[in-house]
Amino acid sequence: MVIEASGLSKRYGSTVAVDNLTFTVKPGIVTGFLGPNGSGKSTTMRMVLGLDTPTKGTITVGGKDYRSLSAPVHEVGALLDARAVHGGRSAYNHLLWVAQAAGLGRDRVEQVLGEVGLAEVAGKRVGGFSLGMQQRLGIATALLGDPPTLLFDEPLNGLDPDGIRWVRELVKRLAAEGRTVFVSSHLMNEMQQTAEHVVVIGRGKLVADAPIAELTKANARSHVRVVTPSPGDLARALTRGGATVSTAADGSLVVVGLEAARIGDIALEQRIGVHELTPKLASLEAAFMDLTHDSVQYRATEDTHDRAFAGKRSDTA
Ligand SMILES: Nc1ncnc2c1ncn2[C@@H]1O[C@H](COP(=O)(O)OP(=O)(O)OP(=O)(O)O)[C@@H](O)[C@H]1O
Repeated sequence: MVIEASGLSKRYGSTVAVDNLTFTVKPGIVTGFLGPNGSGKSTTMRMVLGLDTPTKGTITVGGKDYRSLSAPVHEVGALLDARAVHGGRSAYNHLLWVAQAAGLGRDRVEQVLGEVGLAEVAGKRVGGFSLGMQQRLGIATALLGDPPTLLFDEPLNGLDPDGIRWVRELVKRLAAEGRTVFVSSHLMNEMQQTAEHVVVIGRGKLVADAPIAELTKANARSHVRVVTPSPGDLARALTRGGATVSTAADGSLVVVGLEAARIGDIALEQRIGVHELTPKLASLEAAFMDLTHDSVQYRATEDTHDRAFAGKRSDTA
């Protein structure tokens, strides 16, 4: 089922949380929903589920308003806030409670517990769960009704690297099964490995709606890192060859506009030694930084800026 937002807006008093969003989320691929903290991702997801009412515009699932779906648990599954579960209940009882309300039995509860790797702790109180385990339980709840449409709001929060890998594989598998999978995150590099398509927002406004590959190509330039004992000579030769060359802090050359193979050929023609020749791909994080540069809410200091992006720029190069 397709999720379709059209002129979607939400205002809380004087805050415009979502501002005239129009986009479509298609089945069969993972669509990432990216934006800095406070950009309106959760508000948009809540509106998909009818938990918030748009001030203007519409957001529908399979052409219908969520509230008019006859069997919502079987149509749309969602993980919104993993900590919202009653802490005194066991994982099993929480799932059973949701399952029974939806006309599902114990066998389905056991199936999803196995699927998310919580079978062994199913009898334990949710209050004692780590955030990562709570995320798994939230995902199990979303999967209960075997819905063709799934929304995951920041499913990677609180997960260790194994957990992150697990969620990544899971959402890819769900999409490969033909489902519509919409995953929000502010972790750009993780999204690059997970989503095929991304919808990017900043301050509630649509900033980009494109395949990831297109976005990184258009908004962040790839370059080649070159280490050579004759940087001046090689830089001049590469510039003549059409490249733009700059020098990095460690003395290596940063070459934009020529492929690594061509750079190697030019160095050979000039009889210049090359000790390293490394193509660096543009990352989604770099593209995202470029795109949302003007729309980041918390840019007062470097510190809050880093927090807003959970920013790790070392691998953006
Ligand atoms: N119930 C509410 N009442 C008032 N303002 C709200 C409410 N919910 C969200 N907002 C505001 O709307 C804006 C968007 O918030 P939202 O939670 O949707 O962003 P987000 O992209 O999901 O961010 P985060 O990743 O931090 O959750 C923020 O400025 C937020 O303070």
